[in-house]
Amino acid sequence: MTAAEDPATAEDPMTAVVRPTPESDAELAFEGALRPKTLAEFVGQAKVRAQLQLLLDAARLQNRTPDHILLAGPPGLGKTTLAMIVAEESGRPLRISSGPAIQHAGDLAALLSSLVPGEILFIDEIHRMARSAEEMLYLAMEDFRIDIMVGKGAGATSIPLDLAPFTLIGATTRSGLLPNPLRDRFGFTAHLEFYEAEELERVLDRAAGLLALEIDSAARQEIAGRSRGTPRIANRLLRRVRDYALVHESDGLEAVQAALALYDVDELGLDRLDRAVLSVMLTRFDGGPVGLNTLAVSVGEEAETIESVVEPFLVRIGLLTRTPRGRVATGEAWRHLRIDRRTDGLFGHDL
Ligand SMILES: Nc1ncnc2c1ncn2[C@@H]1O[C@H](COP(=O)(O)OP(=O)(O)OP(=O)(O)O)[C@@H](O)[C@H]1O
Repeated sequence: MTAAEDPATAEDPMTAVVRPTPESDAELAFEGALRPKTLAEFVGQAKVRAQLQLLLDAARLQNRTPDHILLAGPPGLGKTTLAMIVAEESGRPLRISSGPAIQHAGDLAALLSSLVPGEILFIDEIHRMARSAEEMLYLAMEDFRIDIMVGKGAGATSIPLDLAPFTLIGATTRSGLLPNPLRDRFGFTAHLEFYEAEELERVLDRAAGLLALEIDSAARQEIAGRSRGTPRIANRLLRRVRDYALVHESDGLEAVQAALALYDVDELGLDRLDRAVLSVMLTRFDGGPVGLNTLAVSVGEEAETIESVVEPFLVRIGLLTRTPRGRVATGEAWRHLRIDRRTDGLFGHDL
């Protein structure tokens, strides 16, 4: 692939590397090419794989549609990939939609009524669906039926409509935002965890093989250690390293370190947004507690991005804690950013 075909290389380094959401056709094509097609190929998440396997085997033995599945976890951990694998392994067609695309109950009614028997419906970001659609979904999930309202006011009537049996797979980065009645209607909730470095090395090994790239184990370890526990980020960093190696005719660990330094990915895998969040907490709020919205405004980012993308990783690596009064940076955060804590007692609380 040349740079001209690859818009991601021309983007701002921060958005190109940091953002977990694909921004371009090239990114989507790249992700698509690397997606595992079967549960056996899917690296890590052993518990979730075993749980899904059982669910699929039971449905197959009883010749019925698999139960509805909720996939919960931060972006880039493999929710869409798992939905595609479920469809593939159960030999069923897959329909893909997303919460933001379902802004009215009518949008959902149109989608549900056009499903063929046994189809799998994947709704990404299901927590962002309209409330009226959510309510329609309760009945659809439970009884494969919806009530369509016709007319308004006193003359309004509801017409019941039977649906073909289907399996709903919902994906969410914020399962806490789903109303209980919706959450309860999923037969199984899979909580995807951040990946261990060794698992990310396997993801990279597989990706390098598919892309016909040579990568030695030191380079693989270095990329894995800076990938925020996230396969999508590991694959993207691999691509940036490949670019660097190509242009500078260097390889191995040296190319990895130079490329990742260029794209502002530090040795813990923190990017500019992570560091901006921590830096604001330390320098303006003496480490916290700071409320989510204050933090979001201070770094010019949406609160949802801070909460679903930045925070889970910072909490996981012990740089941030959540308290009832707000977010608090840990002593490790001060050390990592090499910022000295002010001692004039102006803020005055210890971690
Ligand atoms: N377990 C895995 N093994 C190998 N590759 C993986 C794995 N999980 C994810 N990937 C790769 O990471 C990329 C992102 O995965 P995916 O799109 O499924 O994440 P997601 O959780 O759906 O993200 P989002 O919430 O942003 O939609 C894909 O290209 C896929 O190839």
